[in-house]
Amino acid sequence: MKRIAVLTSGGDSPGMNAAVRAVVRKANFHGVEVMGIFHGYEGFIHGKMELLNLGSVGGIIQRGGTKLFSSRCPEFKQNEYQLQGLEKMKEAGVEALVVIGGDGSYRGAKALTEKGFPCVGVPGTIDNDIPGTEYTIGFDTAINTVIESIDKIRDTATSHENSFVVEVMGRNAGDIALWAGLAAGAESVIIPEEEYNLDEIIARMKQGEARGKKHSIIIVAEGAISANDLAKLLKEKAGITTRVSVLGHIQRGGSPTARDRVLASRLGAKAVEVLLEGKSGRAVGIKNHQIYDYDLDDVFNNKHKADVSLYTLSKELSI
Ligand SMILES: Nc1ncnc2c1ncn2[C@@H]1O[C@H](COP(=O)(O)OP(=O)(O)OP(=O)(O)O)[C@@H](O)[C@H]1O
Ligand SMILES: O=P(O)(O)OC[C@H]1O[C@](O)(CO)[C@@H](O)[C@@H]1O
Ligand SMILES: [Mg+2]
Repeated sequence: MKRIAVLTSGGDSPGMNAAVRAVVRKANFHGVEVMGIFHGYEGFIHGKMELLNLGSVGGIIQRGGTKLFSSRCPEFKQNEYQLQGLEKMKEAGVEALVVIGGDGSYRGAKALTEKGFPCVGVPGTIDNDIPGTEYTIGFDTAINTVIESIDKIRDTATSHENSFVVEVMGRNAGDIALWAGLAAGAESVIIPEEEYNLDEIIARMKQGEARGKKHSIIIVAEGAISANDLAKLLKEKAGITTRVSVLGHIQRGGSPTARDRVLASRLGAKAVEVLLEGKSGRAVGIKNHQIYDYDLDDVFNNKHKADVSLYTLSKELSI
């Protein structure tokens, strides 16, 4: 194998740059060239790419976002655009592709693999929702951003004796809400994977109040209910007034934590190894501290599960 390509796709995540750097440097170490494709699958379709070398990925390990830019490119679901992109790769002598992104991006990798073009998926998403890997690149940074924000919210909540509903990202997955909830000591956490009980949330708030607690923080994952809707329900059902804070895209930015940089470096390098071993249609992940590769189909045939024990523990510790 003489030349491969790398792209970042879907929502960006802190550590994507570190993963790109690892792909380029590991490949170069083995004498393989790497083309960086810009704007995810959009760039793949139009052949927007340039040769990356050791120097061009210097100074990015600490930067959030992605040097290669990202996109959501709905056209790429269509056969004709995939074929158009493959033609561009052929013209540029690109023999294989590393896709850094979330579950949607992996579907693009799968489609290309089925057309005989070797692909490996690297989990880059703050959502931590890719089956087969315990952690995705960017998740650790995102939850640290969230707890930093919630700590600040708690300062003002305590001073003014106000309760807050804080909305965090996670369309289908509650990992950000769950981990941040436990780490920031939120009084209640609502995630898409578990049915929530409004009466129980109200009872927990009242229970806190009864022992002199003048504020509560409730974290909701956006995929479960919006913070504004929950605030309305609390008002209507129990007369409880809350302030609402929607953290939004701040969660996707920032310099990656050490954990994300190390994970990205290990996974990016592993993806190159997998391609050099002649494998295709694989994903790389981490399980029990070990980096490994597995069939891309395992991502689609399994559903990401939230760790319900964290949910239970969070309830036990924050009353
Ligand atoms: N079924 C599919 N076939 C081919 N390409 C796809 C498919 N689904 C998604 N893609 C491509 O992957 C891109 C990214 O997917 P998506 O928007 O779901 O984000 P993601 O990779 O899951 O990341 P995140 O959820 O973290 O934002 C899409 O815009 C599209 O270009
Ligand atoms: O605003 P955008 O770019 O569509 O992204 C929002 C979505 O992307 C994610 O952050 C994942 O990257 C989701 O949690 C969120 O719903
Ligand atoms: Mg996704």
